[in-house]
Amino acid sequence: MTPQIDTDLAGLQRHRQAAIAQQASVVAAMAPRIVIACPGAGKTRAIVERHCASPKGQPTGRAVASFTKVAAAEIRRRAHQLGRSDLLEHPHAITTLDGFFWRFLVRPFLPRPTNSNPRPFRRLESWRDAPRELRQFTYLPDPGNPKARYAFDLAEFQFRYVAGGQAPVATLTGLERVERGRKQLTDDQIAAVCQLAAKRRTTLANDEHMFTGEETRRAAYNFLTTYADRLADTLAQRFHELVVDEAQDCSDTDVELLLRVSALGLPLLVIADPDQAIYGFRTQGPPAITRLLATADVIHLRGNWRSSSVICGLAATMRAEPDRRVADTALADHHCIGLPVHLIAHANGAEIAVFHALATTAQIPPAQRLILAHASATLPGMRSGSRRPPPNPSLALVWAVGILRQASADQRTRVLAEQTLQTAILRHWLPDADRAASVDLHDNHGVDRWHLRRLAARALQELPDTSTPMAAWCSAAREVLDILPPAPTVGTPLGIKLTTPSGGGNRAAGTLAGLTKASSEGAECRTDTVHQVKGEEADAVLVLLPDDERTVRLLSHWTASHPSGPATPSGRDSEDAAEALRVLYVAVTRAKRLVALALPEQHIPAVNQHLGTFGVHVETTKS
Ligand SMILES: Nc1ncnc2c1ncn2[C@@H]1O[C@H](COP(=O)(O)OP(=O)(O)OP(=O)(O)O)[C@@H](O)[C@H]1O
Repeated sequence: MTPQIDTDLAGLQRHRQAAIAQQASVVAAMAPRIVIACPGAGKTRAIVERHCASPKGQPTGRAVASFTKVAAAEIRRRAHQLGRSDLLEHPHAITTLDGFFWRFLVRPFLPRPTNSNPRPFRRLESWRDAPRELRQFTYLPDPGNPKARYAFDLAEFQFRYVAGGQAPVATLTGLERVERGRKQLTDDQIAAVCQLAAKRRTTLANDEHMFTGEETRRAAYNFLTTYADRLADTLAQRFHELVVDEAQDCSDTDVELLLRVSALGLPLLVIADPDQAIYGFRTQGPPAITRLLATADVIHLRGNWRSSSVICGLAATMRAEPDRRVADTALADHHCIGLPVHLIAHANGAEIAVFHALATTAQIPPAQRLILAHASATLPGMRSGSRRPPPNPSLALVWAVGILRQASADQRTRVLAEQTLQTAILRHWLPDADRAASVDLHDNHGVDRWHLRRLAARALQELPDTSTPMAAWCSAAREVLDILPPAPTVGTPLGIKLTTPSGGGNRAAGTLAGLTKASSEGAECRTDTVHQVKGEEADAVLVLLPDDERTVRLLSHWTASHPSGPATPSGRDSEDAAEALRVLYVAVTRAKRLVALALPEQHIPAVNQHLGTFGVHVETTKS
């Protein structure tokens, strides 16, 4: 089918001017205001412009809270360009929503350390930031058989507080439920493990004073009631508005907190694309954002500055509301590029080579390609568990170096690798590194986290190639670590030295650490989960849909809709499928020019026909 291409230049100019005028109204509007936008409409750009238009020397600042780092990074870049570093400093605050709740609603009201509990309160991004010995625990299913031991980490569980409950409920699903021999554990045993995890978490919050997002929100909720008058004063003295970006991902609790903040007199500018809500599993029932949308006048941002007309057409087929299943107007210079949507049948990984070939033909370099999946287990080269460091500390360091030297490693794995590298430096120098949290390392040894990051970057440059035999690798690594003291006060390395795992001295370090070799194109092209690339963009995107039940449900949910048909049905299964479809929507809307879907061959005819019904230019490409 011929692609629908807007070749009318005058029409394009009109659309662009209208879209620019809409963006200008977002920049200038007085809060409270709601902004609803389609993908690529320039939400991030409008937030950055609004902030950068702030006059200098104002007594109050703006808080910008987002779920992604993209807006914050853009504001930093623009402020730097404009010579306006003041836009990043007090009284402004550019942070995550969690960070905003913690800094302004929770931390000021937490009790001071006492003699009986001198630990300061701290917020953790994830349980991985807690000391290893606190977050890890062992489950012995049979007390008479101490050899049957299973190690767990709080970071592997999902937690939620149920209404009225004081303690969180833990669940263990996905790979974490079955890997490392856990498949043998019965559901009752896993339930017992989950109870242990919930108990451990409560202890960490109550006794160790460690808060993650849930504890932060619960405390914020209480303090907003108890200290409402004080908060009304302090927030008004500091800020004239709070911008909430990516608000479609607010949970019920987030919305409740924001409504309370707004009721205290801080005006909100809420920016959302309801079709991009991909954290629905945090909230059951209708999207939480619906309650916020009714609180102020709405500005719509229409027109997509990122994607081609074909990609806009593809995205429209995935929207839940029938009246929104109309393609957004493509406004980019490449709006009329004639590249179809490619459907590629799974073929033992050959589909990835096909994608690279298509991108090469379209003159899109590997660095501008993105390979995405809903779950990390679907990503190439990652099924073997190479996303986690091996338990042996020497191999963990080799793993971290290998991951950080691959451009293709996904964001979450890179963060873990960076932490692993920093931990290796600390373990080498400090006797108590495994038992202390990063805050304590600062208090007890003067370890500065920025300095530690710089050391890790230096170590990454100087540590040997991972193809080196393990024994030689370890001895060279010890020499590198020896010259990287993590604080001025520590002059001698007193920690645990790296040792060669027994029997592995002559084998390549990378092989022992479970690193897989990527092809040269694969090494330069980023692979990631969709949740990690929100707000980002790339010229070419390949989305991998695995051969599983979730894909079956997702595809039948998607292909059940018609251009003017009814909204797709509700119910728990349909909600899961609808969320999976929104994840797919976010994935394809990252693309500027080329989109390919790799899926099991048997589903291709239905998807092909479905896209044809909507008039989307589609091609089936053989692997
Ligand atoms: N007025 C404009 N003129 C030219 N390019 C623009 C304009 N507005 C946005 N863009 C470009 O369009 C792309 C998408 O913009 P942006 O990332 O701000 O959109 P978004 O609404 O935040 O997208 P999403 O929600 O899908 O992540 C970017 O490359 C941006 O530079």
